[in-house]
Amino acid sequence: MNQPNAVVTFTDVNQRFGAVTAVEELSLRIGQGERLAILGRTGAGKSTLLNLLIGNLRPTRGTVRVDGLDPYAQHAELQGVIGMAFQTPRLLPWRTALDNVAVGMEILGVPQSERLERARTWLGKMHLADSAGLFPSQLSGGMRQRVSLARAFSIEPALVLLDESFSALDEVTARQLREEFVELAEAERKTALIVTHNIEEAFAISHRVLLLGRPARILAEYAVSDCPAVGTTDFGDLRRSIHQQMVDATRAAMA
Ligand SMILES: Nc1ncnc2c1ncn2[C@@H]1O[C@H](COP(=O)(O)OP(=O)(O)OP(=O)(O)O)[C@@H](O)[C@H]1O
Repeated sequence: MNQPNAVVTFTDVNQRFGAVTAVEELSLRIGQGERLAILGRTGAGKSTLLNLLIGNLRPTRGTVRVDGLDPYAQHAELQGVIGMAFQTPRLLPWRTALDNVAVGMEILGVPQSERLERARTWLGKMHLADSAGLFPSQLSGGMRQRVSLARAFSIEPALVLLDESFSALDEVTARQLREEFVELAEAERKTALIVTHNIEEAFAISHRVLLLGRPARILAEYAVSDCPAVGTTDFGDLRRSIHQQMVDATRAAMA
């Protein structure tokens, strides 16, 4: 079941927390260069899936692999394999934008001159070349999130994870950052997993969308080519149908 070109595989994964089943019989794979969005309402188990991927949790049953490695048992080998950007940018306030980008490479032991050069390159790609010397408090929310994305990409990871990375931004900024993310991901042929509760976002930045029920199991899967109006804010019937499935799954889980 571990296909050779898959960067991520979940095979029959169950995750229980005491009496709570957070993930139920979940199998998925993300191929090299693919961007997969996981869409689900609150409590659907999205964070649990991320925690399984980064090795914070060992699955109760089943297997998780990232680049062929077990993230729980081989945590150290996976350092540098995953780049992550969160809902809040998590920047160090006492470091400049440049040094905040460099911090990921610093942890991985990249020599100083190389990491500063790479940090500059990535800030440039995120249109922040002129802001390299500014501190987080001097940056807008969108700029901070750009620094966070530059940090995630600069370690040259095999897999980029976005966890609600654009949901704290105003819609105009969020849309711009989504476009920039897609451009970078395409240019680098990056494999990515995008966790979001935003239907438009899921379709705008991925190749494939998995709709999660509660507990996390796949309710539906969409190729983005199924979506008739990617890039607009209204997909009409498809959007309504996905929304209804999310509502029904949440109600069923709470019943
Ligand atoms: N460490 C834990 N201990 C006990 N229960 C947990 C733990 N982590 C998650 N859960 C439960 O597992 C289920 C899934 O939670 P999870 O946080 O993964 O959902 P989510 O989709 O990320 O939600 P949100 O969008 O609100 O962040 C919930 O019922 C939650 O209460």
